[in-house]
Amino acid sequence: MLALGKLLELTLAGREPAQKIQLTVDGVQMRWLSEGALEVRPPQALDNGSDLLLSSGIHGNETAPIELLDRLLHGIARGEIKPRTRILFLFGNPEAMRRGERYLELDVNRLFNGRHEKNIGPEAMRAAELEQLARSFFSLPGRSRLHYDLHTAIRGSKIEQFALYPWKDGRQHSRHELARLRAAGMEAVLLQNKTSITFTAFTYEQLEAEAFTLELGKARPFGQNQGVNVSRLETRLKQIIEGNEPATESLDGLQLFAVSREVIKHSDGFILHLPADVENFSPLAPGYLLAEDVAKTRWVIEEEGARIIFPNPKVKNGLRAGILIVPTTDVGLA
Ligand SMILES: O=C(O)CCC(=O)N[C@@H](CCC(=O)O)C(=O)O
Ligand SMILES: [Zn+2]
Repeated sequence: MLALGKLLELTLAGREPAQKIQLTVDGVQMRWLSEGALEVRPPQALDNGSDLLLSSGIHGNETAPIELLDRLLHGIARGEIKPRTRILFLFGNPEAMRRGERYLELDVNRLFNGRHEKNIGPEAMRAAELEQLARSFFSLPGRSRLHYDLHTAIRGSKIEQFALYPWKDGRQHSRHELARLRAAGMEAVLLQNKTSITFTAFTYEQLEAEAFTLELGKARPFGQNQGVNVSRLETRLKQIIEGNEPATESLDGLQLFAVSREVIKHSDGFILHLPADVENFSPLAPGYLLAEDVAKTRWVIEEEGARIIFPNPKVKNGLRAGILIVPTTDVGLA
């Protein structure tokens, strides 16, 4: 296998490759760009005009998505997967990956769309670098642009695999992309309705990519991901990469949700009234007191059909401590 196929090993060892550019037997070019960043280019005659950004390790302890990208890269480097798309592979937070932690000082996935400029430290610098790598990758005109940012969650979930779809004023969510996600095994999609500071919000809002955060199961250390079944996603990604994806427009079995409210933690006095082991998508009944904060702020459930995802009272003040979601329909998809 080409040495550049071992991007994960290089990244975990904190090493630069001796050779920055390599060609597979089929003439696919692999180019190391910087730590945890590698571009794959098919031979020009085979290029189908699609650009695909695959990122993982934005949270360093979410290893199943890192292992999935590692397998895809090995397949390409060995000539077993034959790309017809340009691909940018990114491991988001190498130092956190090496330490097996979500982040060191700052959550990288809260530092996009300008937020890194208001912060200092290695993670702010990395977010700026990731924005630059993505901007440069998606700068070629006339090509389709797709970004999947792969994650696993802190807690268990009543719906194991789901996607979050960013929002931009004047842009409609795509039915075609949702069908593609369904075919990749996603069981639900959360349609956002405001701008955000995540990586996919950046590529969606500023780089005109179709962009999704994918949640694939519960976060576990390297080598312990037998319970995270990414086989449908892996098959679909290979098909996208090789340009032989079966056509589908079916949303059958896909549950759609909209954000009702984001619960923001304002102070150290924030209290979340949920058990520590509560699962994502747990239903909450109207009248339930969900959270309390400084100045007698109370979060009481008003919505019918409300559910909670990503509840986390330990986030820094000013950040999202959970999302209240409600079921929605496919009306409004483009
Ligand atoms: O389990 C959790 O609480 C967080 C899992 C995770 O890392 N989720 C992403 C979602 C990003 C998005 O909103 O698109 C995150 O919180 O960064
Ligand atoms: Zn994550």
